[in-house]
Amino acid sequence: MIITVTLNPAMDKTMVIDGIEIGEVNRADSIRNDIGGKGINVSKVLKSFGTDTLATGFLGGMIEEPFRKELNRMGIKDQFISIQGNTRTNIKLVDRKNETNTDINEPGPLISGGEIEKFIGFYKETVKKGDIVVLAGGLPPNISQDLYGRLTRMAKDKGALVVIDAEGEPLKHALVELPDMIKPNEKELASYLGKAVLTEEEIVQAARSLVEKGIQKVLVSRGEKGSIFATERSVFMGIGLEVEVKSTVGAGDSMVAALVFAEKEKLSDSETLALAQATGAAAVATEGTEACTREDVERYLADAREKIKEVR
Ligand SMILES: Nc1ncnc2c1ncn2[C@@H]1O[C@H](COP(=O)(O)OP(=O)(O)OP(=O)(O)O)[C@@H](O)[C@H]1O
Ligand SMILES: O=P(O)(O)OC[C@@]1(O)O[C@H](CO)[C@@H](O)[C@@H]1O
Repeated sequence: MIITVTLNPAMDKTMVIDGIEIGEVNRADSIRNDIGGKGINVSKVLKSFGTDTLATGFLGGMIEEPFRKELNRMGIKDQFISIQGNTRTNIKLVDRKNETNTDINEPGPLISGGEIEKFIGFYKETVKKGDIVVLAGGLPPNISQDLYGRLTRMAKDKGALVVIDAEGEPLKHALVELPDMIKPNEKELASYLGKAVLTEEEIVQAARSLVEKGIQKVLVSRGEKGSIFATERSVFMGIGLEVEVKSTVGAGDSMVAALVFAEKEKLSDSETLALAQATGAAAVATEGTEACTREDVERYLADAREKIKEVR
């Protein structure tokens, strides 16, 4: 079973505006609402690849019911713990004129001690040997920063594979427990290493050194520049594909879904990267946080394969 964990999910409200003016009344040309949060986005893309997942985390408040309905409609197994607090709404501003994507993410609800214990109990009971567990996104404000570290250890002890897509302290704690796969973007990797930016060479070195420490697969996404993928066998570089950008939200999550799918299908390293790049490109060419389809991905795959080279 593939289990995605989204402890701080969100209703993503995407507004398309033709030239935002700060301090003025702006009128949106179009809006859309998508259930989101990194783990949920991974589940959505895996579903479009024909792969079932179980999604868990916390859901509560006025949007809990429509959120669950949407999970159900999408065929994602809903095992979210119901909470007293309100699940957040995150604003995604797409400015067509200035060609910018701006996110305004709420902090999310407080989680009570009882709610967290309920989640941990469920997690311990559910995760089994051979499962792939995806721990993705930020944590609600009052949750201990070492939670991803603890959840990584628990899943590894059971013989499950763990994939982390996080940043800051939660990422640091998780890395101590050596998850099997990680997908930082270059900014998150730089921050983990205490640097403002990283050169291409520094990214390759950092990815290699994380693999040497025991993380089997390190995929570093680099926005329009593409990505770098390191494993025990090789390091591959994928040059960014040229696509018409509709929304960059969830591009990284789509890559995580590709990484998980490739693991399940036992794809080679270069094929894994090609699929991840094609899925990332398909995601940015899709509106809002809507999942790209398998057909969208197929369209970019040949180009993605051509744009991969091995780093010696
Ligand atoms: N402007 C772009 N043009 C082409 N491809 C892109 C663009 N932005 C992202 N991608 C593709 O999507 C992948 C993931 O993007 P990015 O590095 O921005 O992820 P991220 O920061 O984790 O995103 P998020 O947190 O919103 O999911 C990139 O490696 C690339 O393959
Ligand atoms: O606040 P976090 O958990 O870091 O990120 C949340 C979020 O921005 O991530 C997804 C895109 O990757 C969106 O669906 C969601 O709104």
